[in-house]
Amino acid sequence: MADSAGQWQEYIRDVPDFPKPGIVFKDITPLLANGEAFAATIAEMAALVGSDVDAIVGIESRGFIFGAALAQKLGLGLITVRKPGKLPADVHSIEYELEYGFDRLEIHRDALSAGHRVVIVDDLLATGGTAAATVKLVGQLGATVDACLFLIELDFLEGHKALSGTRVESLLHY
Ligand SMILES: O=P(O)(O)OC[C@H]1O[C@H](OP(=O)(O)OP(=O)(O)O)[C@H](O)[C@@H]1O
Ligand SMILES: Nc1ncnc2[nH]cnc12
Repeated sequence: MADSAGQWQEYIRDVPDFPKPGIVFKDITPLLANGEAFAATIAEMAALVGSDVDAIVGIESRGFIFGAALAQKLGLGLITVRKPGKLPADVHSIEYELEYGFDRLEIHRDALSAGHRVVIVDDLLATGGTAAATVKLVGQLGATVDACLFLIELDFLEGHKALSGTRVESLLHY
């Protein structure tokens, strides 16, 4: 979507060798800092969410930014999937592999239940480990994943393969 400040895609900046040599980091902070560009991304994401969706699931931490804005735009609630030790009540927990390491994610056991239909939101799909772990966590609660929605997908890492069987939508492919 165009806006007076330019295309929102222009506000994503490449930072080479962050956080490790060989990684080209897609920095979304210039986009977030531009109100029109940020709003344009949320409008595009909102158009991809069906009317039968009950909640947005946001993945810590950059997924919270897009997930929260999207949930507000759609009048839906936000369920948070967090790094370990952050959620205070009973959790389901799962380990997963990153493009550059390992990590663990958690969800409150009472956050969702059978019959709920959700869209999982994150800023970026790389290897797919984070999103696939989140799909599993949501499934452990009995809820259904309508789609995984990303601002950016790094096609060369083939993260969609980790999400086979789930609808994957990304606004921007590199
Ligand atoms: O597809 P994958 O290979 O799993 O990688 C994608 C994930 O990596 C980044 O998060 P990161 O773990 O760096 O956390 P942050 O959002 O807190 O910076 C990004 O925001 C995704 O969540
Ligand atoms: N290349 C990358 N840029 C930004 N966030 C990431 N998360 C995983 N890989 C990433």
